[in-house]
Amino acid sequence: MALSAHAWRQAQRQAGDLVGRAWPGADPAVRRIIGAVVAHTADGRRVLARRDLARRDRADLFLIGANGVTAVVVGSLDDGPAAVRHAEEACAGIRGPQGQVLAGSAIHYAVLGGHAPDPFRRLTEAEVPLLFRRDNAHLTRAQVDAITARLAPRLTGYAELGVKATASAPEERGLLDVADVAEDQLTAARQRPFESWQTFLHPHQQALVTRRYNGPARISGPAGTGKTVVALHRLRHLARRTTGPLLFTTFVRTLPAVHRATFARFAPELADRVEFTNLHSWARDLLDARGRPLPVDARAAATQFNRAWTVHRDDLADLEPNPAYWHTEIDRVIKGRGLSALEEYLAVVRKGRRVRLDAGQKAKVWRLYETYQEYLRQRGVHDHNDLVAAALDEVRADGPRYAAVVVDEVQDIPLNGLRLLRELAGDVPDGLLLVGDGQQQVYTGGWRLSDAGIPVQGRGEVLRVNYRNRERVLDFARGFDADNAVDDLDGAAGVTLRDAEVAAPGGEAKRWRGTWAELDEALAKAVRELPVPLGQAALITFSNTAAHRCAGLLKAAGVPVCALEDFAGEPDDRLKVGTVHRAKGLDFQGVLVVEVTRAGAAPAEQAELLARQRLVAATRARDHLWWAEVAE
Ligand SMILES: Nc1ncnc2c1ncn2[C@@H]1O[C@H](COP(=O)(O)OP(=O)(O)OP(=O)(O)O)[C@@H](O)[C@H]1O
Repeated sequence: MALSAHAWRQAQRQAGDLVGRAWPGADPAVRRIIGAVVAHTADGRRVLARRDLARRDRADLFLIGANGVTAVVVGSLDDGPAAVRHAEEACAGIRGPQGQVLAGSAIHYAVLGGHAPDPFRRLTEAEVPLLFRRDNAHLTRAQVDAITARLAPRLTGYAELGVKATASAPEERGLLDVADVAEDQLTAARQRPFESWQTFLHPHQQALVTRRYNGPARISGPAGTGKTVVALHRLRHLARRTTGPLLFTTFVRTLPAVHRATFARFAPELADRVEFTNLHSWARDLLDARGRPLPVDARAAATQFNRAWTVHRDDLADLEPNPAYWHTEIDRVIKGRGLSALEEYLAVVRKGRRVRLDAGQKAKVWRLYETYQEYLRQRGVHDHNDLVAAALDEVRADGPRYAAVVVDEVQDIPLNGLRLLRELAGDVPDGLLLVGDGQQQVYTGGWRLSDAGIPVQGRGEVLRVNYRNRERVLDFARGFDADNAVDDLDGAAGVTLRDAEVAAPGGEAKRWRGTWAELDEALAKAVRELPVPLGQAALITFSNTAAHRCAGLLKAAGVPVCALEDFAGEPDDRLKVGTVHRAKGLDFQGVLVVEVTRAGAAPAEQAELLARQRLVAATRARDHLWWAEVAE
């Protein structure tokens, strides 16, 4: 309900009177702050307030609104952990939609106009409106009421304080921003029910958030099962119980910025405790900070590889004529695994690599690698693996430590990168969490966690309920679920998308086939007919060339686009465009996929990789998927 300026002033007056009557002897500043919070009950929020404000060991107010549940202390707090325990116990077991539960890690904590230890977010009186920001609205009015109904009887010594909005004077309707803000919050919550993960988790997800692990742990499971959601909740949970920085990292360059933005909305009080960065940026920053910068020039490195290939082509072209295959062999198998001698290479099981190599052939590949290294050295050029290796040396000698490290999309991290991240976490309980899905690997050259010396036996968890993709989208994506067995990143059988349970019915998946010449019109039509806002949609391709070409078509048709490369999670109204490599880990209400098909069958390894990339692309769509196959 939108409040008029008049109704809003009345709500503030009523709240002031109510608070004055409830705590006649209280400090006027305290009463003013509580009054400011209580006034917001006029537009649907609920407030449960403590009768005895003297005790300094628990929240004075529980605020329940579209942003979730906030335990609020007014003035100062002596015993933070006791207040957190009290709030978590009060909320434990509160039921949400579809068998979900209110997660303890979802509760916000704030101190208004006073001091408090972490995890309380300190806000001045003037900053009270930050509690009511609209960009995080994710609960409906009915959900707010249901939570309040269950929480109230559990909070002994608290009573509900609320004011009613009076009818607006007609001439004042819509005058004040606050009215629109309130309305926007509700609209946002209705439009973004999928954001309810911020407050409600499946009991299995919730268990993984709080479970104690006395060593590295792993969460796997098919696309859309909430692995990242659990990781973010767990970071929040761990941050509240530790001191020192925490790290969330992944291989994809653009993903950490998106998760940073999500986390800042979800857990603003901890935003500066958790670092969000990709593996290579982290390594580069460390070396820069230590005065040993190692600039990477991937293009110059590729040139050196090509030179080396011309020297060794005759040795290897019979086995596989495409130099890209051997480049990947060096990138992912030899350097990615940090191999430093031929003997080590001879011993390696090259998981997922199509061309089988005997010892003599491996020796030839090794010579190609050595020539490549020599050329890099001569030119002073470094590739990404060199950066990781240098950072690993640095960290082994004397590295920073994190209270906890979470690695998302772990299936694509090179093995040496994993070793680096393991060093950062150390061997402390709850130190390292690896989150991923072997079925979504979009780069070749697999490993097992045990190859990195990371033992997760007994600490491997699997999520199975897909919350992201509506049924028809999921059915479509399952078409790419190859028969190949998927591994759980540690050698055992993993759960595939086919085994995932569907949480949301409905949805829509359409297929289109044609030529580039026909795509122009078909794409414009598909965009026009998108049943979701443009800003909530993405166009995904499988190569940069196709992405550029599609972006060109869209621009010519007057569609505002934003490269996925530049997307940092801030909402806007442009269609996101990019390759599947940039889209992984993200989701959108609507997704358009443009796949360029060529006549003839791809080699098995490539076909398998492509099937996984298709599966990743299709599972980015929540509600609506349009899949174009363009014959080249
Ligand atoms: N408990 C939940 N309640 C409501 N929605 C949820 C819940 N958990 C996850 N979701 C929804 O599912 C989507 C996918 O979650 P998330 O990105 O964590 O999955 P994932 O397993 O990491 O996926 P992927 O491996 O495909 O990247 C989220 O954006 C969210 O909308």
